[in-house]
Amino acid sequence: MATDRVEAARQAPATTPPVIAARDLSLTYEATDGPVQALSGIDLDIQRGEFVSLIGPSGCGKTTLLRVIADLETASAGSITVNGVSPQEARLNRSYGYVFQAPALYPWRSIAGNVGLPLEIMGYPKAERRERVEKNLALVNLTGFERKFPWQLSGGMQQRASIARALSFDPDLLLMDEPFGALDEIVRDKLNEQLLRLWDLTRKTVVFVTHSIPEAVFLSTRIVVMSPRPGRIHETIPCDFPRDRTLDIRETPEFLEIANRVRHGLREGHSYE
Ligand SMILES: Nc1ncnc2c1ncn2[C@@H]1O[C@H](COP(=O)(O)OP(=O)(O)OP(=O)(O)O)[C@@H](O)[C@H]1O
Repeated sequence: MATDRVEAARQAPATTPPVIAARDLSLTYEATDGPVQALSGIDLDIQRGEFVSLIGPSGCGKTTLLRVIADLETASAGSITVNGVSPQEARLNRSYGYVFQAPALYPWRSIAGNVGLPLEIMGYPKAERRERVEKNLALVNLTGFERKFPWQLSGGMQQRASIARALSFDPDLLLMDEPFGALDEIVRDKLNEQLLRLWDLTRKTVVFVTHSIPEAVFLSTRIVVMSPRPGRIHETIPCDFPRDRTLDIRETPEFLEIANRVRHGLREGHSYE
């Protein structure tokens, strides 16, 4: 059943338009000491319901690509659509939620107050705000922590609250920039499992930046291996594990084989320098 769904997602290209479609996308930053070409010739389609990880060495443009999708940066050349429209329109349509490496919660607001903040800004009525906050806190297993303050929660719990905040207005797309990078391995494993459950339950499309090969292989339906100077896509590797995978798959030969392909891709990508 779960494998059928992965298969269906893979076949989706023929029937549904991609959530993200980038064509020959480039971005050059004008830095004080000269131009930095952060992205070059990026061609990427991401289908509805996929979990795509961007992996690559520091400076290969992972965050920049995520920020272009989110309309936080503008491409210098090429084209990109998000949900079939420009990133700017997609932002105005509230098509995505963004999760940063640091939870970035306001310390003077309760957890419920933080999760409900986007809804306040968007003018949702109070009753609906409360309902959505409850629902999303339940999704990240934080029911009962509504009245706590961020500093009363562990790092992992804070990051779960920031995921609930990103989901509060029910965007189609979740953009995550190394959300678990600062957490210890055990907490990270747990959050990886929870994120997969959440993805399976909500059917969101996820674009996830990571430096970790096991994390990318465990979470993704597809892994985009990037290489630096200029940032480009070196290789895209499919990951066909069932959606309801558990951490045990990390011991399987299939898992190790994909991890090796990613490692190899990263090594090859480095040889561009
Ligand atoms: N605002 C900026 N101005 C100038 N250069 C920038 C800016 N932001 C990023 N860069 C440069 O663009 C390139 C890509 O950076 P980016 O942060 O996207 O890479 P990354 O793969 O996400 O790196 P990391 O894994 O370290 O977060 C790097 O060379 C970086 O120094």
